[in-house]
Amino acid sequence: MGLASTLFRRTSSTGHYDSTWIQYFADEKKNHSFTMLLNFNKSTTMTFENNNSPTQAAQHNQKIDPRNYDDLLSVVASIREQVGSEIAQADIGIICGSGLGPIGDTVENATILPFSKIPGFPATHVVGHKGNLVFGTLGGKKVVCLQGRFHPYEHNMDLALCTLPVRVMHLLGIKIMIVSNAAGGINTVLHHGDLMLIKDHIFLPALAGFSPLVGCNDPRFGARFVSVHDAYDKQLRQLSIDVGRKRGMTLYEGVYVMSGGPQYESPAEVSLFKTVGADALGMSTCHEVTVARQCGIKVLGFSLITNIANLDADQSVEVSHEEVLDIAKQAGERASLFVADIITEISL
Ligand SMILES: O=P(O)(O)O[C@H]1O[C@H](CO)[C@@H](O)[C@H]1O
Ligand code: HPA
Repeated sequence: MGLASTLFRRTSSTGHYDSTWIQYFADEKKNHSFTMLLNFNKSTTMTFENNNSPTQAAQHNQKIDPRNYDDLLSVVASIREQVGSEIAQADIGIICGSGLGPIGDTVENATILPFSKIPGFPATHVVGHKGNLVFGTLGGKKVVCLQGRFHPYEHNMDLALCTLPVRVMHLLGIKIMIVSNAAGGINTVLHHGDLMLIKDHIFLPALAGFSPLVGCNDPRFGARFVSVHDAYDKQLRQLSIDVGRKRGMTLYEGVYVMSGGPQYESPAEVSLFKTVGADALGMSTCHEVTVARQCGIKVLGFSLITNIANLDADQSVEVSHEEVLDIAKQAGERASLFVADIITEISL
């Protein structure tokens, strides 16, 4: 506890902390260097500034098969045990990509569980993805927020593993999933900082056999053959357009294409995507949406345009994750407030 006490600052006289959490932080500090800010307000919200050390080790030994329903029930049981059954339930799940990171920090009455404490959850390696499960309320609804996602390129294209959190959120009770990503704009109407409502997607890895639904299918999760004709819920899209209009926001609707990454796409590849009807591109989201639809979860998706994808090799510019994070930082807060407004308007 001595080490821990040098790691936090109590910012409110009404704040309190749980000794097991602080012990956990202290253990982490022994092995890795990371920045931490504990912010104690009246609901005892704790915020990690960076919880994604590449060397972060899981705090459990349990082997989990992400396709096995019973294994996932045990993951959910562990979450309930750690945060309490009352807290470990939600109606709306939110996946924060590099774009909507700030929304996780606005969850009220937040209870935060680091991924490293959840059996079967791998570590997040991508800067900008904190690696926490956050339970609480937003816009008067019970939400669970994934602060950080698993990209297939980080996990040897193991898409079932990368969608484990979606199945876990399903078992925690969510009926609606709001998914967000940072994306490169292909359609010329899109500019840095714009928000694109996802109308449909092109799941490129799945077309080449990398689908989370490949392999053994437990019917308790849903059908073997899933129809994704209506992946992005029409009513939720309309609601978003209405809320956007009230806020005077320009909201584009378009098609998101997921490439495998992690290299950014060449101009010829971007031209190919443009030809087949894509408006924005990234390296995530489609695998999560596919699994959500198998479970019967309604989906609303947003792309925050962080860069303009290159279409011509003679006029191309370098794309960097720093640029992506920089624009996401500038526009993410506004986008997060907008999504919170939408959640307020959703009727369950
Ligand atoms: O999709 P999110 O997680 O927002 O991240 C996007 O940003 C990263 C590239 O800069 C890629 O991981 C891409 O998918
Ligand atoms: N390509 C792929 N993924 C991305 C991009 C991009 O241009 N921008 C943000 N994520």
